Amino acid sequence: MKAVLEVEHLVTSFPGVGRGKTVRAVNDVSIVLHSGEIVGLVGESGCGKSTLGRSIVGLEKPESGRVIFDGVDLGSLSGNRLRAARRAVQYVFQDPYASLNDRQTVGEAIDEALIIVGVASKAERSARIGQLLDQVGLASAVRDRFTRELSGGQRQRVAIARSLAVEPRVLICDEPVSALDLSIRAQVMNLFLDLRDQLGVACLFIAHDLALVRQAATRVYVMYLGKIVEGGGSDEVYGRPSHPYTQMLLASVPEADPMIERRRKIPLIKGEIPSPTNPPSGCFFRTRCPLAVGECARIEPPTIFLTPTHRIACRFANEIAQKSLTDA
Ligand SMILES: Nc1ncnc2c1ncn2[C@@H]1O[C@H](COP(=O)(O)OP(=O)(O)OP(=O)(O)O)[C@@H](O)[C@H]1O
Repeated sequence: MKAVLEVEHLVTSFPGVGRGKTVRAVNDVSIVLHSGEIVGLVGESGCGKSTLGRSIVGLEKPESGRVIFDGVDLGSLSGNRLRAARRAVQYVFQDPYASLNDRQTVGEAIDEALIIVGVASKAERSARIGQLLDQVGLASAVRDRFTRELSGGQRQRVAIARSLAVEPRVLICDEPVSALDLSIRAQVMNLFLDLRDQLGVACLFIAHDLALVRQAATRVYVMYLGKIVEGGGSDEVYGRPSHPYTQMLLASVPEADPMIERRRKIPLIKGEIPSPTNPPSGCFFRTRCPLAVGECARIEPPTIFLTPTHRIACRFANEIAQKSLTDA
């Protein structure tokens, strides 16, 4: 499969509290997205998921590393070629209320995006608006409604239609359904699956909701304190989680049944995420890890491949994987 987007050793920092302090929100991250696949990016709040997404589309300026689109390093492009490559990677925001202008109608909001990509003819734009509304599952009658009159789910669909207007190859979706009512989350999720199937758009799906990611993504990356700690096929990561953090993250998913929830034996993730201004030495997860030994404080964890596609940054990955097989 061909990579449409490759991120190599990306580092993005912010000024931290205190003189000369920096927050390495994204700390040497490498990930890959293939055409037409949905890839999940999960981790607790503050682990750097949004910063990674924003760095990919140029909303944050990475300090080092590379973002490669269709085999071309964006750092080597400028002018029109950079703009075209940037357009091909669109960001879908969590909050459909913030991403649309209240004073615009749905038609105007989409029209604006079509003008930006240079669709000159009004008739052509009008036809395309109809097509885009159809693609995101909205009736053409909403075209003349103000975006403020729509429900959250409808607004998110309009925001997606606007992104699609520029014919992107990749969507970076930052918690795109978390602000929506539970009842409509599944519908909007299905829309992403449809878009992948119909348009072959690749999607980096940033989410807290592990169950949702499992359902939609074929592969998943788990992020902790600015680093990818585990990555692999969804079946691999969910079926045989082999980083202690992934295991804790999965164990902390609340059960739908409150009786089971009350009888829960596995504790929720203990402790707080350490400050990214002062990350622990060695393995960043060691301060919360039940398996940590002295070496974990001294040496960065090795990357262990359990399969060619399943990688884990933990010296105990083989043992953990073995144990989860015997326990199963
Ligand atoms: N503009 C900024 N200035 C300073 N620090 C920032 C800025 N944006 C993010 N950070 C810090 O970078 C780290 C990562 O934040 P980020 O929002 O990327 O995490 P996240 O995993 O997306 O969290 P959430 O799920 O809550 O959105 C946090 O410590 C955050 O405080």
